[in-house]
Amino acid sequence: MLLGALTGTGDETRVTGFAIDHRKIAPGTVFGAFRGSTFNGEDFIPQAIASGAVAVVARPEVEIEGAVHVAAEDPRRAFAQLAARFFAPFPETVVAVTGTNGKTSNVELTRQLWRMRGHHAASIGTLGVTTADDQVTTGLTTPDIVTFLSNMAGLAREGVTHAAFEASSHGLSQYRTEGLPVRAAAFTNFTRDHLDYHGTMEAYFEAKMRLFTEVVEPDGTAIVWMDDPKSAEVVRRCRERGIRLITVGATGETLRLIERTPSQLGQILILEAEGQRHTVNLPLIGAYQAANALTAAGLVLATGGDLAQTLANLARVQPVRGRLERAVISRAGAPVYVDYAHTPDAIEAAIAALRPHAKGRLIIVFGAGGDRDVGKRSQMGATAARLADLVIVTDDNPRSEDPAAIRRNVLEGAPHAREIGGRRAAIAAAIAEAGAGDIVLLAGKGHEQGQIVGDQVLPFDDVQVARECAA
Ligand SMILES: CC(=O)N[C@H]1[C@@H](OP(=O)(O)OP(=O)(O)OC[C@H]2O[C@@H](n3ccc(=O)[nH]c3=O)[C@H](O)[C@@H]2O)O[C@H](CO)[C@@H](O)[C@@H]1O[C@H](C)C(=O)N[C@@H](C)C(=O)N[C@H](CCC(=O)O)C(=O)O
Ligand SMILES: Nc1ncnc2c1ncn2[C@@H]1O[C@H](COP(=O)(O)OP(=O)(O)OP(=O)(O)O)[C@@H](O)[C@H]1O
Ligand SMILES: N[C@H](CCC[C@H](N)C(=O)O)C(=O)O
Ligand SMILES: [Mg+2]
Repeated sequence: MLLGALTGTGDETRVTGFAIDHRKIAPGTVFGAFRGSTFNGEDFIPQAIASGAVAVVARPEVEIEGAVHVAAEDPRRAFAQLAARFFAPFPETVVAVTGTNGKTSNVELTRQLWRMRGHHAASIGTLGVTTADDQVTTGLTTPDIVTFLSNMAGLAREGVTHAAFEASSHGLSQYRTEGLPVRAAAFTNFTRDHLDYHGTMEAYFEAKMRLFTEVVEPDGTAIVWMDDPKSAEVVRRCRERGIRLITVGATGETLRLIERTPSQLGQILILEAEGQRHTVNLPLIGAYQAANALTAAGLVLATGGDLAQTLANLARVQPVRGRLERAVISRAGAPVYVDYAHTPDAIEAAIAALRPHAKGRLIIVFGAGGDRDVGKRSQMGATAARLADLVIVTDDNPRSEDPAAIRRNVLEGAPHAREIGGRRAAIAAAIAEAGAGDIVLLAGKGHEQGQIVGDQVLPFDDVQVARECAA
């Protein structure tokens, strides 16, 4: 493809690819030089050109010799637009989900519901790129722009017509998912996380709002979970831009949740929609999974789904990996659940989901990730201490930090908790302690397959370790 075809000029330079990392340049590549939180990509421009970059997308004031300078005040955004033209075509129907918690669950449930309608569907997010036949991990929730667009194009080549992706706040603020038309966008909730990166709750919220104010198509649809303190503000932003709204939840209008009754293996939801009552037998437990199921149903309705059929299909959804997944039942008869709760709000949601199923005590084992928001740690501790009967504080991806120091931060909020460094020992202790009627909740790692210690990833799977400890 010629550079001129991408930039709308007569430039006949041949373009072979796009890269944002100078180490991934091959002859003919367009290099995006971005200023980041650790490095300044502009410093690598000479090396990129030496490796064969034919054009560099960079700020106007940057000096470039030996390659075309595509000057832009916002190089990340300009790069995304160009790269999208290069990688197109994409799946016809692309939707996105943002919110502090529930993104992975939503994209996965949306993918399942589309599939039940007969679409060739995929999701991209924390679990990787998932299709009906395959799951490939990308490492990040929202991959970098080049990986994202090339994955989307690859899905289209495989025949995928419907794709749902997770728009993390990091991804939104770094324009990692721009350039392709996004038909619908969902908001799940907004609570504390990632303040290490965004600094303030306001900045974190604004990063998420870009999905509605800039990324979703002007004639697209916003699906808003209404029972969150921030929902009204999201709705206000969407109305200001004139985008169509689908609201869901107890205070929602499109799918109004009237009643929710836990059953042994799931829950029964009574909804009001289009002036009629509907009963949904959802095979997932917990208020939070009901919220995600309804938001995902909203995404399907926004992309052509029929109301009665979509609600009926909710009865056939499969659990999402690592989200309230029952790993094993201990010898004493206590079920052990694994959940990806790694924020104060998620810990609250996960405990609330399991509480109705516990005849005895609810025992929680969790830690907090290193090199991430420090302030959330004691809040996670306090939430667990308030809602669980026994709290065991352990390790979760210490990364470059001292695990004992992270545990101390968590324990500030849970001074009476038991401290057991070493996640396997903590899980073993919880399972040994649990009696019949008790429930054990292993929170924070969900589907993860490793414990990140320093720069090493040591194999670790909560589900597998729970089974070993219960054997
Ligand atoms: C804080 C953060 O988001 N960092 C990500 C981001 O960094 P950045 O733009 O600030 O990049 P930087 O490392 O300062 O480098 C600046 C630029 O120089 C380039 N560079 C850098 C070094 C070099 O030798 N050559 C070079 O060309 C980089 O490619 C980049 O374009 O861009 C990089 C390339 O895409 C990512 O790998 C990196 O993710 C790091 C590994 C990370 O841990 N990110 C986490 C926090 C994250 O993004 N999490 C979110 C949310 C999780 C959730 O709640 O779901 C996610 O979406 O996964
Ligand atoms: N709608 C919700 N409301 C409150 N908590 C939720 C909701 N959905 C999920 N959770 C909690 O958050 C955890 C993570 O869920 P999920 O992976 O779907 O979220 P996510 O937004 O993709 O997270 P991440 O930011 O890590 O990608 C769940 O295991 C659960 O504890
Ligand atoms: N996407 C989230 C996942 C956190 C999961 C938890 N296990 C941790 O390591 O903190 C993050 O990177 O902040
Ligand atoms: Mg996720």
